[in-house]
Amino acid sequence: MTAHDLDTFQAIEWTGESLRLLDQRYLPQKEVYLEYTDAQGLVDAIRNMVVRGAPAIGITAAYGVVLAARQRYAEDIERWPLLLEQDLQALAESRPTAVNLFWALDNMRRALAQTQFGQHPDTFLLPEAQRIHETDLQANKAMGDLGANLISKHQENGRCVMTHCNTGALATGGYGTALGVIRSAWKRGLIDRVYANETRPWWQGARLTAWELMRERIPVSLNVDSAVSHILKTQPISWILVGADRITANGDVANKIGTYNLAVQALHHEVGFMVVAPTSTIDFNLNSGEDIPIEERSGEELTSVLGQPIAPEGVEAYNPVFDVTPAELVDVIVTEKGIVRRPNKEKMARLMSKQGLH
Ligand SMILES: CSC[C@H]1O[C@H](OP(=O)(O)O)[C@H](O)[C@@H]1O
Repeated sequence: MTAHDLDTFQAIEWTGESLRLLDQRYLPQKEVYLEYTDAQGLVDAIRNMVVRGAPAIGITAAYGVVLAARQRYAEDIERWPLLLEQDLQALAESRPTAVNLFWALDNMRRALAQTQFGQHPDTFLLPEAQRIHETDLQANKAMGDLGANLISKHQENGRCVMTHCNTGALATGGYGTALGVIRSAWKRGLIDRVYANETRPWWQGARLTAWELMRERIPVSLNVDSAVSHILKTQPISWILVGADRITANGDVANKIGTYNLAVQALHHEVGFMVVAPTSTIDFNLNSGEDIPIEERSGEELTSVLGQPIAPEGVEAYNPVFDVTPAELVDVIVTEKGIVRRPNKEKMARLMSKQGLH
């Protein structure tokens, strides 16, 4: 892969027999690909963050259903749809916050319902998984254009942007959500530099976003999460761009821990706050962010770094890995169906009623 191939680079590859995943736990030191042939392997891959990022885990789960269905079909040619239920359940329990996972599984269930008695599971399930994968890439390209349209050449505050976590090709079917907008804006000559928050405790910003941007030669400065206010005050930043794991009917946004802080800081410093996510991230079944299940991960992610303890042995650690930014702090949500400025329930409903890729 060359630096410029990252535009089309994909961390998830369907081989026909298996799903190949770039193991994100080892980046940037090592580029290791793992090959999965069963759903349980993919449940573990999602849970242990071999693959991460809301759209990427949805795509992975969809292929997981295909692999599970093939296995169940080989076990029992008649009862395989019934046996598949436990695999769908296991995939749904892999991570709780990103709704794309459940959205993808619902789509796979609908494809399953179309399958006639005696038909091979590939008939409807494989095309549906491939459609989910392909439409995510298309959605990201569309959002890249729509989001870049909001960034003008002569921004009042300056030509730099800030981002949090990793929302790039690694986190999606390719190109990226917030990082896709940054890619498109860079190509159009609208930005000079990206400030990437390191994103403790899993370091998605330091390890993954910096890696993606450097490979494309987009100027990036890595900073500690606690430097944000200082940077917004002293550097020429016009926009903070983030992704999302779940957006509720009123426009509240669950995203990587620290996003809520950023939105508050953006308001104080009069910097734009842009959320970029496909409509597969919008959960219209939930009225507000208060209803979103927030994943808590092991305290060990806080108490040690690369296997080295950095806190007193036995200290209790609290590790919620997402937070919810209230809609009123969001300047604009960019989706593949269009943008919503100052989101609220009515505007979100109008957006969802539009026809689109998903
Ligand atoms: C393109 S959405 C990426 C999304 O995923 C992140 O979470 P994680 O790394 O824990 O899967 C984060 O919230 C990002 O915004």
